[in-house]
Amino acid sequence: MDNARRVRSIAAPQGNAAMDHVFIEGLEIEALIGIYDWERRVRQTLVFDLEMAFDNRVPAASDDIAHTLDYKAVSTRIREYVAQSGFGLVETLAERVAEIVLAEFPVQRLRLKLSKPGAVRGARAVGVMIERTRAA
Ligand SMILES: Nc1nc2c(c(=O)[nH]1)N=C([C@H](O)[C@@H](O)CO)CN2
Repeated sequence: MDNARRVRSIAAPQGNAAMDHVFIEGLEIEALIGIYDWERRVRQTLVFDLEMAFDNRVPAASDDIAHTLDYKAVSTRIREYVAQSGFGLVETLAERVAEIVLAEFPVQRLRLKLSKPGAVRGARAVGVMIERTRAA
């Protein structure tokens, strides 16, 4: 059986069934972020974790990087955007990054966690987690 037939012969998840993901964990980027005066003058480290729904059976069958959701390409694009951003709220930045990933990569649905380590005394990190789906 050729690769394409083998891929088609594996049942795809239906409805809300579990799906494959490509993930990025602990992507650290220095950025201007925050609502206080001092935060407008210094860069702070932000940490991104992403889970992106993607059918990994096709690249698994071809062993071809061109068929993947390339986590390096996604990471590079996020770094490029975040490094030049300057929002007040982590909510705004998380939303913009989610929009970019859904618009520019073959991702149907994603979960994104944006952490701001050391922003609150006594907490290892604070931040937001969002889940977004590409508009039909
Ligand atoms: N939900 C949020 N709460 C807070 C934010 C934020 O972006 N979203 N930001 C701050 C300050 O910038 C803080 O990080 C400085 O320590 C406070 N609360």
